[in-house]
Amino acid sequence: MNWSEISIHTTNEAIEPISNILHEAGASGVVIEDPKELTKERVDKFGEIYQLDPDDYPDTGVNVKAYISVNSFLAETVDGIKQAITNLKAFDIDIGANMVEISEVNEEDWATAWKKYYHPVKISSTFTIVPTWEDYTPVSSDELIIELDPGMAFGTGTHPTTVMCIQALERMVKEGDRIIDVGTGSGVLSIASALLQAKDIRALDLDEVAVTSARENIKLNNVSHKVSVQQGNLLTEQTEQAEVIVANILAEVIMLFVEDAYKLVLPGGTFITSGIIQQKKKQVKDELITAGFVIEEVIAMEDWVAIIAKKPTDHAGE
Ligand SMILES: C[S@@+](CC[C@H](N)C(=O)[O-])C[C@H]1O[C@@H](n2cnc3c(N)ncnc32)[C@H](O)[C@@H]1O
Repeated sequence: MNWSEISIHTTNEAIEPISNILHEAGASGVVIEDPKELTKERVDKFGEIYQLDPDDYPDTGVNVKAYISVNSFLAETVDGIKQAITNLKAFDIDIGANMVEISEVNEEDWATAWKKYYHPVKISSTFTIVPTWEDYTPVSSDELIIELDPGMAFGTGTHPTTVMCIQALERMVKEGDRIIDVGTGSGVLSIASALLQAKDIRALDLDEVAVTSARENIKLNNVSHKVSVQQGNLLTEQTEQAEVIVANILAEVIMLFVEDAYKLVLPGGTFITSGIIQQKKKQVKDELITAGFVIEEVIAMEDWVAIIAKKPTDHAGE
């Protein structure tokens, strides 16, 4: 996975609300660079005094930094963050210079740095996502754990669109269901389906890197016997129907295969879509309805929506 660093130069007062905005936008960790830190004496855990580099700190104000995975949603995510920070002014929060800088994080630097910011996250009443290098003890006996090494593919599992898809799967998947996961990325939605007792899961992605990452994560979670990973474009090579199709891809891409999804969902089955920015909600809903789906529910998280659509059981003429 490639990462972008987003750095916001702001005031002390705005640290907390901005950190919340960044967390809600999917950042797994936030770093505060406050020049006050430079004057504190520091001792590391081996007793050595270490010094911070003043060049890393602003002269005034603070930098709030977060790391966000570079994926097809990056532009929308950054726009959403900027807008949410500007909106803080309406609450009389001084956001200072509010200078926002985006930079790519060199992959080698990231290989050692990013693991600090990625920790177990409880993303629903049932599921906790646990990075492979963390020890985690389940809090309750019915908690389901997804172990993930996102590697280079999309999905630390904590993006709002992924979280909404998992929550929708929790509600819609029944034991023994067949599932098609379009745009599987790290394989997270297929793993969640397998843990929810679905039995025959097809994880599809166009990107070879995602296919490799999904295979590794599926093996890691001991669900290879239930999930097959295939490289391919949307649903073009699929012929077998399924009770549930889930797709977390941009709205523009979803709209390309709504009709194929309708053919492949069994009557009474469900099509879960996300990756839909609020502004595109109506367009996607209209496409789903035109194809024959009935909208069961629209879930929203920050700027994103997920739509749960049902294929009616009584569709005369088919
Ligand atoms: C936003 S990620 C979602 C990953 C994962 N399902 C999740 O929810 O975290 C979208 C994925 O769709 C894949 N994708 C994009 N266009 C596709 C296409 N035409 N056919 C199949 N997969 C595609 C991308 O490679 C990417 O892995």
